Amino acid sequence: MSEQPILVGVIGGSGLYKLDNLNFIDTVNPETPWGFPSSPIQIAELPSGIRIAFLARHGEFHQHAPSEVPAQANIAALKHIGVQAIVAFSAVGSLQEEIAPGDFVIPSGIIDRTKGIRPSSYFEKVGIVAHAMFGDAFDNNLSEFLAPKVRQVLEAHPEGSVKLHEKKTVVVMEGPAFSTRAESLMYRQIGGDIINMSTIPEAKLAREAELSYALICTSTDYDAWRVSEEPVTVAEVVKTLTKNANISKLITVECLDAVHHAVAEGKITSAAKGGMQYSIITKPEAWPQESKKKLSYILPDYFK
Ligand SMILES: CSC[C@H]1O[C@H](OP(=O)(O)O)[C@H](O)[C@@H]1O
Ligand SMILES: Nc1ncnc2[nH]cnc12
Repeated sequence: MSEQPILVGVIGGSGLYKLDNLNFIDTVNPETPWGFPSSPIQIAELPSGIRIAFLARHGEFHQHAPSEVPAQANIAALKHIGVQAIVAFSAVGSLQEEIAPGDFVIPSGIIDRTKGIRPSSYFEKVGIVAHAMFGDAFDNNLSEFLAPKVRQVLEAHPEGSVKLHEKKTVVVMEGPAFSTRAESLMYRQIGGDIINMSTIPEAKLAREAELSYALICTSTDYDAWRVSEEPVTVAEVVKTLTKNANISKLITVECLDAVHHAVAEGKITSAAKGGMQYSIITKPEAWPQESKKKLSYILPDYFK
């Protein structure tokens, strides 16, 4: 394993399966109490020598369906190797006219429309109950730190300026089929701006593991609400995926040094950090020994 601290983890979504623009250092594949992550974790070096961790959410070959992504293992593995902040990428559909395919979005809100079939907490079936604070679903400090840096990269893009939208709401649906036109219209009415199938439970688990978590979305289509267009298909999504993935790689090179330093210097203080001690409601004398051992993998300060 790497001698240097790896403070920043990147989760790549559809189209972003490798950071082949960075210097490859090592691969680690930790078996967590929740199993193996979606893909081995790639340790890569930025031009400055700073090291980051990269994990492909759907696996290197996109073999994990959104409902089957081992999100508990993914977040646990990143936390266990020392990561403190996660910058996740996601390909999303647009629910608003002004968010065009090819645009980037850093959301601030989530509407959970998954169906409760994904394990979405580390505090399930362990005899220890915890209710994490999730009003602000992303780490606003990290999102606001990233936004101007991402904007700079997008505006300087050699093929022309790419638009960045901020403070939007992402609807997370179960999938794997895309939404019906009626559902898509409803998501607009309830306040959705963009839609994907992956941010729940990832963001919730990151909060429970006390990690800073921000999402950079790349818009690929107008979903199904727009009557003037055919409903979204994978072929349409794939059209913009490669260009979006290349820009995402550029963002990692240009922005993550600053995130690493800010985390190291305590300038990005996650709202999540220290929060779980106030979220656990079960009395310590009733914590099962085996559960303490399991949870110590992600929260060693509380469970010994
Ligand atoms: C390939 S279209 C649907 C698929 O794309 C998004 O994946 P990710 O969030 O990992 O980039 C969406 O959530 C669906 O899983
Ligand atoms: N329209 C859409 N719905 C859900 N997830 C998506 N990912 C990309 N486009 C999407």
